[in-house]
Amino acid sequence: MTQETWGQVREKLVARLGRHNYTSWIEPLKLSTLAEGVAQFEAPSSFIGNWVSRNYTDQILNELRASGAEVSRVEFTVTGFAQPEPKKAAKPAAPKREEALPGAPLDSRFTFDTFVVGKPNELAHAAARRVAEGGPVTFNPLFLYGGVGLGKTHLMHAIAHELTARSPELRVLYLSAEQFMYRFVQALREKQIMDFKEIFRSVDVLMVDDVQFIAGKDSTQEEFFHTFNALVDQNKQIVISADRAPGEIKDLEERIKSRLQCGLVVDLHPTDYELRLGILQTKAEGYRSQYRGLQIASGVLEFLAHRITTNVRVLEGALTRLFAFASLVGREITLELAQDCLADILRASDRKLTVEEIQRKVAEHYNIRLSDMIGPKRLRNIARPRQVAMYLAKHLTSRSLPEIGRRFGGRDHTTIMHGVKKIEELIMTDSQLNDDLQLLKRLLQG
Ligand SMILES: Nc1ncnc2c1ncn2[C@@H]1O[C@H](COP(=O)(O)OP(=O)(O)OP(=O)(O)O)[C@@H](O)[C@H]1O
Repeated sequence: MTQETWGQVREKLVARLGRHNYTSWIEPLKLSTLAEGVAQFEAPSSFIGNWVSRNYTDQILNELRASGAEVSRVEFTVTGFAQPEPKKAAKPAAPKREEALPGAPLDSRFTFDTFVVGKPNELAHAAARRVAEGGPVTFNPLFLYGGVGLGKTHLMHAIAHELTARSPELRVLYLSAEQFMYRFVQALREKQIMDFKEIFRSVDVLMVDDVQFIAGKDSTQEEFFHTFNALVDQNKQIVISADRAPGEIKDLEERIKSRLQCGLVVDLHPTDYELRLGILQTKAEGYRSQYRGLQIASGVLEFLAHRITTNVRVLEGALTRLFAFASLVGREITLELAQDCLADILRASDRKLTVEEIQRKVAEHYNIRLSDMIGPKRLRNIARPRQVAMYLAKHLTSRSLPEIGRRFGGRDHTTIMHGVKKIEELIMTDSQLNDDLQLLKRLLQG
């Protein structure tokens, strides 16, 4: 294998792992030899070598083989080639107060003024406001969680804006958990771990977005835990966000979970119709002044709020596209134009069927109680409808067998598989069952 082929393999790995992972982990590697089925890499630190070996061995092997190399193993040796010259002059012991913090930039649009409050997010908003007022720390950390695109980052940026507007001298550090890890690895690589610790422990407010990212990343979790404790001990405010509650983050150390649960844990619920409409009205207001003269027919925003239920980001994207398109063709935004221009988004946002809805409809159809659907009874007049519901859940939703099993009173995935198979067999011979299934599918899919 030549360095040129390794170059091509690297390009494939960019596509496979994403630019960020690639830059953090693969780019620093050098292929030194490939002989007797072993690809030998030089890694700048044992941390990177171990990491890649633990997380990316399969991908590297697959891509090497795809490019024609005969390889069965990858190995890493540590050379430290990417490390900078050792520092001669002693570094200042503590970071200077005016030194720039290694945070992520804040989006100037994400303020409390532009955040629309509704029932699903009022608690999170109130808690964020409370933290943004500054003053004595009342709950530590503030832990915000919720699904994709529901405003976690927006609220965190709003807190940071407000705090620095009120007290410009405050050292507020906002960054994503991924950036935290990246800075940590960089500090390890450059042998500046003491500086890293000092900087992170010298802030007044630390905000870490998407903390679920550090789950399963042992050294980063360890460092995060110590940073967290040091700041709490000094009574400094910490704000964390994640896509789920602390207890539900898999592969996060127990001691971190319990730390995260110590303060105030609030969730951003999925949006409801009123909140979506409120957000659309606010954004449309902004666009109207930007695209002067552009008219929007009544009922269009209501239609979008009703149909696009996924998340706020998608909602915003739809409105942006709609205004841009209408201004391009110089037409009023009508319902028709919206349906045309947003056909793909509308299709993708079509309501997703849940296992619970299937269970309810099937129970109604066979006139049994919903609780029996989930319960342990094995009588045939209950077991059969239950299997029908399992079959429909498998075929009409994207849930896995274990997930379906959990929704059927914690049954094992093999039980679900058995139920699905049973119905698949019966369909061949039982025309009544066939009719039932057709009817139920029509009812469920609208
Ligand atoms: N209540 C709201 N009012 C106004 N804009 C909102 C609201 N909620 C979300 N948004 C907007 O929706 C977009 C997505 O929000 P944000 O990036 O904060 O989501 P998130 O919860 O952090 O998502 P992710 O988990 O993907 O990081 C942003 O442009 C944000 O301004």
